[in-house]
Amino acid sequence: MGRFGVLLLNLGGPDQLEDVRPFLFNLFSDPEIIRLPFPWLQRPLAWLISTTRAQKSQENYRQIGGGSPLRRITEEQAQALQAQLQNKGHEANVYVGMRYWHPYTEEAIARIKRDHVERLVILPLYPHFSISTSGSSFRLLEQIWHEDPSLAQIDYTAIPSWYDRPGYLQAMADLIATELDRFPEPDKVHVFFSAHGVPVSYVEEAGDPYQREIEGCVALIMQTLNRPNPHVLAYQSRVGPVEWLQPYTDDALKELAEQGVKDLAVVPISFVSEHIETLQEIDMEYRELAEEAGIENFHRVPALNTHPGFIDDLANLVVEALDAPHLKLAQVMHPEKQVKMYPPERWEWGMTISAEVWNGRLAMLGILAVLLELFMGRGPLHAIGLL
Ligand SMILES: C=CC1=C(C)c2cc3[nH]c(cc4nc(cc5[nH]c(cc1n2)c(C)c5CCC(=O)O)C(CCC(=O)O)=C4C)c(C)c3C=C
Ligand SMILES: [Fe+2]
Ligand SMILES: [Fe+2]
Repeated sequence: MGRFGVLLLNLGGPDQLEDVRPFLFNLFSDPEIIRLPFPWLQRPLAWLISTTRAQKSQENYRQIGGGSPLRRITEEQAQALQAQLQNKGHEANVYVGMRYWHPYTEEAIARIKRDHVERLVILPLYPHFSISTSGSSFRLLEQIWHEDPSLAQIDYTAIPSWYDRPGYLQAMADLIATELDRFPEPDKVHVFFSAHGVPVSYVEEAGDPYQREIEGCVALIMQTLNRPNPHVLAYQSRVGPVEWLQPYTDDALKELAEQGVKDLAVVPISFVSEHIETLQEIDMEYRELAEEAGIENFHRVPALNTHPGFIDDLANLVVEALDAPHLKLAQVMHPEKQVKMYPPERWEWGMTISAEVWNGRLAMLGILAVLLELFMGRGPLHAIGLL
């Protein structure tokens, strides 16, 4: 059997404060993160947003120690997975490929080539598929494969999502149960699932299965937990002026407090590592907001990181994927027939729906430009020399 590798895909995060602006630039340069009508607008707008957002974002990273723990944790997960595969009799190299920061996906592919990997399992560390996360990484890989014909020799399979794995669900339920048992009356605690949001248009226009997978996942975790606790699901980390999936976490927290709820166990659901949105947004911002609104006991359930049951399940998933029919990148990017990735396949002229959509988006960009100028005294109109 040929050399065996596993490629873990993840988002990446700034290692230090100086990395924040270039990291944000990479993120906003991705058309799966901000969808723009014209490709030439992408980089100027990415420059603009990363520059205006850097200071606030840096302040958040400063509060969690001056950088993201994502690289360290993902590398620990990779090592643990490699060891667990070895326990099961599989000699594999596990590689980490980040989308927006080091070690970049391109660096991981260079290492995979150098090591002459012949069989590869591509495993996103996002349990649920979204166009903006796994979809974006798959699209990048497809481009890398397209540009390097030698990669065609690698016999690979890609895993689109895995939120319904029994070992993952059990590990999540165990972490929640442990946290519930720290309350004086465990059965009365509200289990509050907070998922990372995406814009509504991703789900409704582009057919992103993300919301459906998150809702399915929450139901499965509650079944596995098998306790009488009430639960809610809300969406956090909204960015920009468009509508995101609702209810928003901050509104849902206030509403529960108004209903007189005092005990809350908050479960970060879309991501398997601690990162800025657990350590800063939930642990600091939402905690303060909840306590001010009247929640007395705000506990946060830890992220899985290298939880042994979780890592064991990932190892099983990888081994099973080797024997299952292989999924190609083009297939996993379109897990549902209706999923449309950006850019649209074909432009139609005239008063078409696409024209209306793009006109609307251009108008929103214009409004955004003016708002930036009004609120910040600088912005795109300054940048292009109009002001
Ligand atoms: C499943 C998880 C995630 C989804 C879905 C997602 C969508 C999404 N994110 C942004 C904008 C930003 N994301 C940022 C950082 C970030 N996002 C995720 C996860 C998901 N994003 C992670 C794991 C991280 C890295 C965190 C770290 O520890 O460094 C950031 C930068 C941080 C900040 O300034 O707030 C932005 C911006 C959009 C627009 C989006 C969907 C379209
Ligand atoms: Fe994000
Ligand atoms: Fe985010």
